[in-house]
Amino acid sequence: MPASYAYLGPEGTFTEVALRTLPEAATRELIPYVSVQSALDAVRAGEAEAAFVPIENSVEGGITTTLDELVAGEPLTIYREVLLSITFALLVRPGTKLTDIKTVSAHPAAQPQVRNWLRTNLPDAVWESAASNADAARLVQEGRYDAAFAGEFAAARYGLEALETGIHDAENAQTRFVLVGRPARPAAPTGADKTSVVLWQRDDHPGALRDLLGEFASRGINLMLLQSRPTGAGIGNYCFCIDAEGHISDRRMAEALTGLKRICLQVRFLGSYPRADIGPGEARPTLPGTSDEAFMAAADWVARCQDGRF
Ligand SMILES: O=C(O)C(=O)Cc1ccccc1
Repeated sequence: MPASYAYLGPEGTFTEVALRTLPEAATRELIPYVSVQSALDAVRAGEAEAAFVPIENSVEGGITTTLDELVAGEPLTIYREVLLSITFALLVRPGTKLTDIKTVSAHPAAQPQVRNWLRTNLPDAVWESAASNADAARLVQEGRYDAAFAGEFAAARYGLEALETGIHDAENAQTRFVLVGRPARPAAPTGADKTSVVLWQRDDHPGALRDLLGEFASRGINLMLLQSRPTGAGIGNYCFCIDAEGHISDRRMAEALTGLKRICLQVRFLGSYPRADIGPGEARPTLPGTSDEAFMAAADWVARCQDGRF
């Protein structure tokens, strides 16, 4: 197994900064890829042990390229997540003034975080999407665009200077990144975990989504993300990407997934992994009657009833 992690590159992405916060990254070779797809394909092809990619943004929601890759194709599993607070710098070739800027570039997920700033400061600049924020910086260095929104730390790497720093339309904007690998046994529960799944409805009927969500609700499981993605099979056909609080080894989660497996056309398990927003053991108490002990005591009672010992 290659001791390397693929990540959304090139060098100087927020993704790279977030990846370097993981202790295990220090013992791996970190290899930049030009896109989320190519980083994930490197894992599928066995060229990399895991890939590190952005998946969700507190301003815009899911990063759809990543979600769609996890929904389709050869199954992959989320091992870890990282949260990073994001503010942008406007990077330009040395000497460029604000009035010189006709084109600006960044990853599409950056746009909703800098839209108001652009409207006020560069209302006529043309937006050009790039494969990542660091790639936008690289394209500015090459002279393709006049300015890039990227991390201030990318300036030195691409010989650029920051004309403005701390750009962020929304306070406390965070991006969530995940370390994704081939299917493997989930890491042991930490007492603050998250489980990600993709659900496909069996049929279309009133309350179909409520039925799916009910499997979580009735077992006291809180949801942290619900994002529908088109299945590609026509208008109105969606699957649902869900993050739920808890670990698949929790009885309530195992039972919720059992229920979903029975009623859904298809369920894809994307992993159980430690939450990055709180520390180990810090998850809120669950609703009364949804602890492992409550599930075991209830199952024991049913067994005794079946046995005539009630
Ligand atoms: O990691 C990067 O630099 C990216 O291009 C992805 C991204 C896009 C927007 C906010 C954070 C990360």
